[in-house]
Amino acid sequence: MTMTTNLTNQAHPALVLDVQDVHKHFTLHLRDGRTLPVLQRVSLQVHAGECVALVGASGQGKSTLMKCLYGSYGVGGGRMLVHTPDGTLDMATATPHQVLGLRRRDMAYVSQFLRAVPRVPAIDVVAERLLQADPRLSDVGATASDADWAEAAQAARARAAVLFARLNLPAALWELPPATFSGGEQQRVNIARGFIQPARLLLLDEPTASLDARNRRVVIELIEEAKAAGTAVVGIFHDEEVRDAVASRCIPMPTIGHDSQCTAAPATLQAALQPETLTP
Ligand SMILES: Nc1ncnc2c1ncn2[C@@H]1O[C@H](COP(=O)(O)OP(=O)(O)OP(=O)(O)O)[C@@H](O)[C@H]1O
Repeated sequence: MTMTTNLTNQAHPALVLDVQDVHKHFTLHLRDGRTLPVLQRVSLQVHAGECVALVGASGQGKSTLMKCLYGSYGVGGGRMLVHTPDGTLDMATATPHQVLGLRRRDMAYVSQFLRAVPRVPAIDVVAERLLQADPRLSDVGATASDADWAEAAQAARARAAVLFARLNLPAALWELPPATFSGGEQQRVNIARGFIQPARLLLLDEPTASLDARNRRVVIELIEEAKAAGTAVVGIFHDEEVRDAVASRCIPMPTIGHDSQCTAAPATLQAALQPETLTP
């Protein structure tokens, strides 16, 4: 299917993510195969330009849902449709090849922890994301020359440097591998990698957990810029100040085993809650 909806149409923003009745349980193989239900009847929609915050108590499956949306975890049932100009992909049934293709250009994920390849400088960890997304370099049949690669790499490193400067990452660290960086420094590398390539769908799992107030404000700005550019954002923000600043809507995670109950959201969020978007 080909999408014809204009992302920049503010009156009718395009549907980007359509999660329908997703279920998931973990099988605990070291515990006699016991099953642990984690997600039950999760449904939500996210449109271009909005940020939907997942809320719920610790252990309710928010991070698990993020990993399912990103294609790292499989699901037991339901659909997770991601609409792009090239068509629609159901992450519940997508092949690894399709998942990698979507991640390359249309979907970004900022996880709580940086998993960088050892010995790669921080600036290249971030710049690489742009190179992967460049069709001249990465598409099947691409015929980029060494000079094209060098030019693209230089431009990507320059863009990474701009983001690092915005995120107040000391320049002395840019050429060092991030394995020994502090938690907050690693998180800023992760954020720069997540934001450097404009994405249609951006998944943020606690992006400000290790940051000071100044850098939290930068992340709020980056999220607002992404929304303005038409990115659909799904986020987990335990920091209520950040959540209140960026969330267009909050969606409570369904409570396992309670068919029609939603977990109560913090008082500051009650007004923003729209339970009708959830199928408990
Ligand atoms: N790989 C796994 N194998 C088995 N159980 C898991 C796995 N990952 C998560 N769980 C369990 O699934 C449940 C949901 O975990 P998850 O991390 O998604 O919760 P959360 O809502 O994001 O919590 P928090 O707000 O504390 O980060 C927890 O009970 C957790 O122990």
